[in-house]
Order: sequence, then C-alpha cells, then structure tokens
Amino acid sequence: MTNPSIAIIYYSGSGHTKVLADAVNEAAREGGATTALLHVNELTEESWEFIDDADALIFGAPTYMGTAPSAFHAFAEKTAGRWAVQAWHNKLGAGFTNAACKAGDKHSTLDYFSTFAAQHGMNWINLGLLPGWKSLKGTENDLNRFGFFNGAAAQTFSDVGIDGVHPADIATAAHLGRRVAEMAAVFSAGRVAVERNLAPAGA
Ligand SMILES: Cc1cc2nc3c(=O)[nH]c(=O)nc-3n(C[C@H](O)[C@H](O)[C@H](O)COP(=O)(O)O)c2cc1C
Repeated sequence: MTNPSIAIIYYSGSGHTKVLADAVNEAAREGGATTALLHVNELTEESWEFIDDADALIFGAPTYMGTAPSAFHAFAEKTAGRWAVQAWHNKLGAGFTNAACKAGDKHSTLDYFSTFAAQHGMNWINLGLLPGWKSLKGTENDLNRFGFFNGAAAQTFSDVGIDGVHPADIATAAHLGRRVAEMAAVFSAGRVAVERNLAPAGA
C-alpha cells in the first residue's frame, strides 16, 4: 500500500498563516503522508497534478474581511471545471485559518472551506479536539484554545512578525496535519479492503 498523499493549499499575506501551513505540512509528513505545500499564487501544472491525484486536500488562509482572501477565492473559482465533473469526489478535506482578532469571523472562513469541499463531493475531516481554555484551569497555551470544531483556528496580532504566531496555534495546526494523515491512511486502506471484498472470487 502506498503512503497517502496530501496537498496543503494555502495563502498567506504577511507570513503568519505560512507558519501554520508549515506545521500542518511537517506533521502530515511525520504521520506518513507524502505532501506538497502549495501557495495558491504559485500553482504550476505539476502542482495541479499533485492536487488532482492527492487523497486529501487541506485548505489554509487567513481571514480577510470575514472570509478567505480573494487569492484563495480565485483559486477556488479555477476549480469549477473539476467541480463540473466531480473530479475531487471522495477526497478528504480539512482547513485552518488565522486572524488578528480572537473571534475575527474565523468561523466563516472554516465554514467556507468546508462548503467548498462539499461542492466538490469531498469528505470533511474536522479538528477532532475538545476545546481548550474554557475554564479557570485552562490557559492560552491549550490546544484548540479558541474552541473550534470545523478546523484549526489561530489568532496572531496584526503588528507582530512570524515569530509572533502562538505556539498553541502551531501545535493545533500540527494536530490537524497528523489527523488528516491518519484519516487518509485509514480511508486508503479501507478503499483497498472494500475493493478486495467486491472483487470476484479468485480474482
Ligand atoms: C484585508 C485584510 C482583511 C482582514 N480581515 C480580518 C478579519 O475579518 N478578521 C480578523 O480578525 N482579522 C482580519 N485581518 C487580519 C489578518 O487576518 C491577520 O493579520 C493575519 O494574521 C494575517 O495572516 P497572513 O500573515 O498569513 O496574511 C485582515 C487583514 C487584512 C490585510
């Protein structure tokens, strides 16, 4: 059985979300996946081939004006031809976002990513973590410190550099990468097992 392949397709304006994308990518690799980290503005024919062949796509972008940035929407619109023939049907999908405010309408961006995946007939993998920082025992260093379920959500102050991305958010992003790698392996193995069961006896 081959390793599952995962494309991390992201946008980052000033580099904050790239730090999270790197964490997702590294964790997915450590989880046994073959990965490609792809900026939406730098997609080549090879990138598109990797995306089309991948078992899972992880979408990442900061939240701009309550949704993903226009560059990500431009990427999404370029996939309309694939949508028309459901070329990504049954791939796995997941997402992460980052914003300056604690809430910052990050929810809309994650919802948008999952809707985009649903339009393509993909299966959405959620974050799979209980919320952190929700009682007096919790701290801002908890995993999933903003209590999202649909994906990984981070907060980075607008006046800091890439060193200012919070370690708990980096760890939460890494969790998502590991989880998608694990789910992609389960899904690929399951597909092989189902196909074997469906094969005519003696085949
Ligand atoms: C045009 C624009 C719109 C933004 N809109 C939001 C927003 O709706 N909510 C929010 O909390 N932060 C917003 N921000 C802040 C960014 O989400 C934040 O600075 C983020 O860390 C940038 O990530 P990046 O360095 O990967 O581009 C906005 C920033 C820009 C440039």
